[in-house]
Amino acid sequence: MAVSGFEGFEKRLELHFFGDDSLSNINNNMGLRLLDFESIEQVLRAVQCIVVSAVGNHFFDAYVLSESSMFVYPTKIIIKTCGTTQLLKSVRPLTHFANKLNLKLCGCRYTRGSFIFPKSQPFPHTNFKEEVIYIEENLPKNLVYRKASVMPSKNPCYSWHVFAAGDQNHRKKSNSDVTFEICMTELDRHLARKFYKKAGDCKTGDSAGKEMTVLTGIDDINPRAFICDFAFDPCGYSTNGIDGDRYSTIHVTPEDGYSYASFECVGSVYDDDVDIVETLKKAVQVFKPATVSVSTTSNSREVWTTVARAMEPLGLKCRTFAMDEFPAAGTVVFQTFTAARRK
Ligand SMILES: C[S@+](CC[C@H](N)C(=O)[O-])C[C@H]1O[C@@H](n2cnc3c(N)ncnc32)[C@H](O)[C@@H]1O
Repeated sequence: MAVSGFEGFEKRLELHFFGDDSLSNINNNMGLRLLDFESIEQVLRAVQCIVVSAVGNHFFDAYVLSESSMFVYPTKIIIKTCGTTQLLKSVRPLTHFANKLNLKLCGCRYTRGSFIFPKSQPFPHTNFKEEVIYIEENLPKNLVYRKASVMPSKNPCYSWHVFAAGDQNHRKKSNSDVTFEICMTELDRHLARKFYKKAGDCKTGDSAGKEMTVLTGIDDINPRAFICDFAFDPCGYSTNGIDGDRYSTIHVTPEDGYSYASFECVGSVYDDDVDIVETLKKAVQVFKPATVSVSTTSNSREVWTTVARAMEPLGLKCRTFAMDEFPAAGTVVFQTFTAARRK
């Protein structure tokens, strides 16, 4: 393992807002999507990253960032950043800009895995306790239902950190959404090489990204999705998929010694199980990692079986299973897997 390298493990923040319905109708149901680009840039400056590309459809806007991704829906924003970004510094400016649009924060969820290089993380990400103190200090008082938890794994390098907060109305997660967050390490070396630009390649980040999307089979994970991809120099890759009101996203740090890839997508507990099993399988097969962790957030306690059905045929053996309930987020299930050949 390298002494220090790029931190692939992302921090992920999801904020929910509510507004006066008559006002949001006046705003054509655009809500947070009306945030001007200058305000977005100001938020991202606090986090220490920038937008590298953006697309939108009828339902939401998807941004590829210099360090991962951001998705903006009318009343929900998801920001996922890696490296040494200071993601939690976005909470206060985002709440401020949303208030100007008459939107009030009503729910917050922060999740992350265990950093590969924890000592390189700046404040407030130096440790989970510090993160929780910081986020609590920056949340409005109406978010009274709060819970923080570290979900353990057999291997202490792979715990899952969760903080969720909600107000009285956001207390119980009553919708059918499922969020899958997959973190993969020790990628197959041959496959990881595909996320390096060719020597002397003068392609732009966009065109090199497109080439990688096809070469690696990422375009086949969800053939219905519109893809917005970007290749970094000399290596690294990020992509957002847009399929109706659903996003998916992939990020790759291919460097040997600390290789890492993540796949995240949303679904519904009413989706056909076969489809989601296929999607998860295809995403993991792009990288053939030695270790995989999967976290699902939903209102279902059964979704772990879907994950197991996807991982086990790939020769990945379940090593850890943890489940916890969060008043403002629902049920979080955390599973870790390792390639059966490695213990
Ligand atoms: C932003 S991407 C994907 C991040 C994602 N969280 C991950 O690790 O899977 C990170 C990869 O791009 C590379 N990279 C090259 N230039 C970069 C830049 N300007 N900013 C961030 N990453 C860059 C890093 O070395 C790393 O391999």
